[in-house]
Amino acid sequence: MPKILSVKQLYAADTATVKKNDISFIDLMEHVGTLCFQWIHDRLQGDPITIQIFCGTGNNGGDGLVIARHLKQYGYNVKTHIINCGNDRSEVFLKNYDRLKEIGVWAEMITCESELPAVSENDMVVDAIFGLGLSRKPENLIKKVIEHINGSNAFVLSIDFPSGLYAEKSVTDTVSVVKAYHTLTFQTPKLAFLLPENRYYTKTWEVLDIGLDAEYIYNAKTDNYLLYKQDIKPMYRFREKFSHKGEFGHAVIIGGSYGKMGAVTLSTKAAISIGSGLVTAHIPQCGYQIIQTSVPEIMVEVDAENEMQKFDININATVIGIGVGMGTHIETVKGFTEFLNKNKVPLVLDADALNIISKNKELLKLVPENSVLTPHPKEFERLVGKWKNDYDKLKKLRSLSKKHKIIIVLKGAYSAIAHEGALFFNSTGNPALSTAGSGDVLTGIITGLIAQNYHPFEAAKMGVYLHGKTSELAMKTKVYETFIASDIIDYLSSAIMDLLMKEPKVVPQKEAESKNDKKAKPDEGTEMYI
Ligand SMILES: NC(=O)C1=CN([C@@H]2O[C@H](COP(=O)(O)OP(=O)(O)OC[C@H]3O[C@@H](n4cnc5c(N)ncnc54)[C@H](OP(=O)(O)O)[C@@H]3O)[C@@H](O)[C@H]2O)[C@@H](O)CC1
Ligand SMILES: [K+]
Repeated sequence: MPKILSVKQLYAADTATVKKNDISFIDLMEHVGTLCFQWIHDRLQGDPITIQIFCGTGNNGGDGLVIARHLKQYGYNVKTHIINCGNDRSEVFLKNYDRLKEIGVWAEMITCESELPAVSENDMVVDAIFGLGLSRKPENLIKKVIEHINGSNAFVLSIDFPSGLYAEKSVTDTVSVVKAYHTLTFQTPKLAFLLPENRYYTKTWEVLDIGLDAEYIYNAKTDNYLLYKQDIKPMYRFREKFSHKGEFGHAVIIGGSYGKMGAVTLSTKAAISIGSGLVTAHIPQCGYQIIQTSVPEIMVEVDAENEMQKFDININATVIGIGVGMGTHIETVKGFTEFLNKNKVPLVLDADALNIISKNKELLKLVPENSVLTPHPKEFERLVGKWKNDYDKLKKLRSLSKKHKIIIVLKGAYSAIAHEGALFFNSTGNPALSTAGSGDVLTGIITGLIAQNYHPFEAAKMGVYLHGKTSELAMKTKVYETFIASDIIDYLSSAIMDLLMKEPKVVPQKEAESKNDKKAKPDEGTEMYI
């Protein structure tokens, strides 16, 4: 599972690599810079645009100088600038400065504002000012350089980090951070990239495997992970030939109120669509016909006329998803409180169930261990109060989940799943999911997975992953705006198929060409799945 390592661990990985792998730091930097050069070269293919490389005087700047040298040697139109960041220059920065000189290139020093080079919007900027070593907010000349880059409208590629962005704490001066278009970050994902407060500093990013010591990374302890397909796929359980619906549990969804029956409809439909053996909706009477007609595959139990009051469930439920569209009517609050006092079944709590708990936090003590809470940020704020910044928010998330031994899915662009003090960030999804009912569907998916005996932690991770994946797969025929919550359910099959599909074999370009440009295809038939 991709670990998100701390700055300290990354420097230690660096040292371990040099120590154990018989490679000098200058060679490691050469390797890293070459990978970045290759990334650029693969995309530009010799394009004669101007590439302006801005270097600091630490090792991030050293990476920039390696990139500059390789680009120059491949005939690119490169302008290299060094920003005077003080008297310290790292040893490998200086070595690479000399290597650049050896091929006849003198990097321009920027020592004052009047020396800022003109940058056109047609240029490409490589930002190699600061990386892991940023120790304070950029000021004076460096801030001016960053503002100059940001004002240029050029395509900005940041090396390791957008300069000015801290790896593990909040930015204090939002204008002294490079606004990258893309960032090539080294070895592991960085926590900073997953936080909404840093949304403007890099539109996209990717991890370059720079070959840091695998043993160190394997043994490194962390509480932050980014979930990819390879982490979810092994959880999937194939159905046996003789299996029957009784083996796949009974999910109950409690919720709905007059005018909000759509939420339960979506939740129950998602629960049955993800494979729950049986699904029952426990709803107010006003929604009876609506839900029976909309989701004929499920059963229905009714409560009071227009909102939930009695919570009198007559089913042997495997799991109960509760709260969607439920409202916070005084009788609902009363009934819900009594329900929590009696209930022993694992829960998935969403929407109004969370809103009611927010007003009486003592209720959290009644939530069974390993239940799943699925708040969006506003609901989470109601539960834990305001946070100072996104790092503080994550701290609150870990601590609430740990304190009550529950799993919390904090929804967002990188939904964070908190379990036993650790955070697991989801990597799938896009803004199409910002649509009404999207959360109701997620509640149904997680509930339906728990019904099938997936551990609630597994169900949360797999549910969030698949939910996100549907939005990616749908973009072949839809756009963000036209994607609606029902589409998530419609695309669940595709998301599961995608999960099980073997990755196409990557054929090196030369080999592919020699085979008459045949593209690598996924294996066919039963071999398609593993
Ligand atoms: N990890 C790896 O495995 C590998 C890492 N590699 C690369 O190394 C990068 C890390 O390099 P790094 O440690 O030299 O730090 P870097 O970001 O260049 O800056 C440090 C310099 O900037 C200065 N400085 C800081 N803030 C400042 C400010 N606001 N205003 C002014 N000055 C400021 C700071 O000064 P000081 O704080 O000491 O006063 C120091 O002089 C990493 O991101 C990656 O690109 C790869 O090449 C190889 C594998
Ligand atoms: K940088």
